[in-house]
Amino acid sequence: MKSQPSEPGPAPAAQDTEAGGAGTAGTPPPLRALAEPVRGRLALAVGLQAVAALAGVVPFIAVSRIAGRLTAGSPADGEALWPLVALACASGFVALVCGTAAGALAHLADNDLQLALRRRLARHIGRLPLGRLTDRGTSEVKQAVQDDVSALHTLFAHTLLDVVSVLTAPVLILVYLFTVDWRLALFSVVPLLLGVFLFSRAMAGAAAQMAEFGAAVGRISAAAVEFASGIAVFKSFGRGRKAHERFVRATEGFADFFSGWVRSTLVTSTAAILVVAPAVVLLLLTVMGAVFVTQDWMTGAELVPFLLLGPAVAAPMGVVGPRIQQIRAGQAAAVRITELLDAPALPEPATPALPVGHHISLRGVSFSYDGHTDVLSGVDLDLVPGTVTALVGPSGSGKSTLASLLPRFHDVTAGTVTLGGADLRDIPATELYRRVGFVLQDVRLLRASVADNIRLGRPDATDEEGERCARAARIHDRITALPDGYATEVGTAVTLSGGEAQRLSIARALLADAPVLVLDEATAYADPHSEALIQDALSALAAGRTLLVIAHRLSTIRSADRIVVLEDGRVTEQGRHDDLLAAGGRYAALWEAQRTAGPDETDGVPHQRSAPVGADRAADDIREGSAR
Ligand SMILES: Nc1ncnc2c1ncn2[C@@H]1O[C@H](COP(=O)(O)OP(=O)(O)OP(=O)(O)O)[C@@H](O)[C@H]1O
Repeated sequence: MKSQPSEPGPAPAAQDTEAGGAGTAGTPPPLRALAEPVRGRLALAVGLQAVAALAGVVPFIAVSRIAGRLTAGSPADGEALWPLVALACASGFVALVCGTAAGALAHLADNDLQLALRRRLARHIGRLPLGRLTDRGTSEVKQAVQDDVSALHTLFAHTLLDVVSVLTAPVLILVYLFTVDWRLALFSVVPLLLGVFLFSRAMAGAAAQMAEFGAAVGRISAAAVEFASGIAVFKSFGRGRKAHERFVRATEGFADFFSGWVRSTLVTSTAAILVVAPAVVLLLLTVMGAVFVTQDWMTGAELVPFLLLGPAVAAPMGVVGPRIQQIRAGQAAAVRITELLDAPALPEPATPALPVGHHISLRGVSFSYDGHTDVLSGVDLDLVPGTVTALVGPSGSGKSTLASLLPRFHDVTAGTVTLGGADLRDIPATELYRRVGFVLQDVRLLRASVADNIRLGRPDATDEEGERCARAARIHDRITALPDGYATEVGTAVTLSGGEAQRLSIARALLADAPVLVLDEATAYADPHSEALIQDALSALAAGRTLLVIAHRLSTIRSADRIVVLEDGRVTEQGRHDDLLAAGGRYAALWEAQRTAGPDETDGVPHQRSAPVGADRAADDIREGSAR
């Protein structure tokens, strides 16, 4: 994650214990599997980068040989030096060309990979059950489509080539140094070996530390989200300081853990960084070289390549930590992307069936979120075309869950839901969504013009049709008051209130004209004027449709054709308002409780409009197209 602080020195270079490191037997690791389409080009880029890294060493070898000849005491011989100069220039040119080509190739391959991955993700997410997306929110999708694909970019377009350079160049340098003087070459290897030893000491236990690091960062993220989303509530109760307490605790916890980690690895990691530092290696080789030269074990000319090239043998160890961290981040990203791509899509029917009519029937329906506890049990219910059915019941009784089965946010665990005689699972998704619409409390508007937002359900609708629905949804006057009327961009040029957004979504549903509608009745908009407008709009929506309403205020569904009482996921009562009151059962108790809770719950004018039941003036508007 971009916002993560970086880890101390070499500690992240832990053994990879995540699933990204290795696939299960027979399946390639997620990273390799995702990169498969561009593997050829990446391999070519790696090859070119290796050539570039090797060719990049040659000018230094040539320069050291030139310097060697110049310091050997013999007069400069242009004839002997020019081939070395030419070799240095040519190999420098090859290094430049190959390095540039490798970078370009890796970026092009990565670009194609990003495009293909984002397309695959978008296609797959579009086929996921809506319930999965609403359960996990949008953060999972954003993380995969944006952050994780970007982490793969860093890995394939940058880290991969860096690692090739870091591993290749020192090998050629060492081979050359051994040909010059194997004894001093051995001293060049000492800092490298010492660095590897100290780095691995510093990394001991890093896997567990990394797990804690991830968990600590996760706690900060969760606390930050809670802080941002809950601050208004805390402030409104005069407890603004309380809002950030958990966030502060999480950051303090992270700081404690992080400083503890840094302290425990400080000595070893600092020693590791020191022994591979070019200045330290140069000092060592200068001292040892001086001994070798003064003892006549080698000439001064032979010392030159060691001073020029020796520090480059161990130096790459210093950048190993961040590179390993990038590889780990890429592996973790690949695991998350693969998990999302592997999430089961909404199964498309093998033998599609088309509904005949719009009668909805639930038979023996049970549903469980976790596979253990039934949230709905043995529900039998009929929604007769053209009628309004209201779901009521205590909080947590399963109303939203039951309603969510109709637009297939989830599939039933047992039993069947049929529309027009066809099992919902056999109806192709596009056909289902043409017939079943939903208006939820949590309205989502697109960052697009008001007109396009309304036209979402029927993009080919004319401006007049959109406007007629906006009038019926009691939002037309507000739209015309916007800076650009129907062309005003929602979310940038203007932000609509909750009630206005709800009416806009009702206009959208009116235009989409699905014969079956699931409606989560709004409770949030207490302003009587806005409430009255919403109820008018809902009445228009109810006219002539099969409606399933999740009712929060019983006063609004008194004239529903059928009221269904849910308790603990079971239907315990159903019937009309008067009959249920007369029966004196659970509904009567709920009614009494709401009636005594406050006059506005049952007696207030807005709530007495009996919306969304029946066709009223607003419904007439839409039917006749008589714009007011
Ligand atoms: N996505 C989910 N994952 C797991 N459990 C869930 C999920 N959504 C709801 N539940 C559980 O299912 C049960 C029924 O919840 P549901 O939201 O359907 O009730 P409800 O009657 O609509 O409640 P309310 O009136 O408060 O909205 C509750 O116990 C709830 O905790």
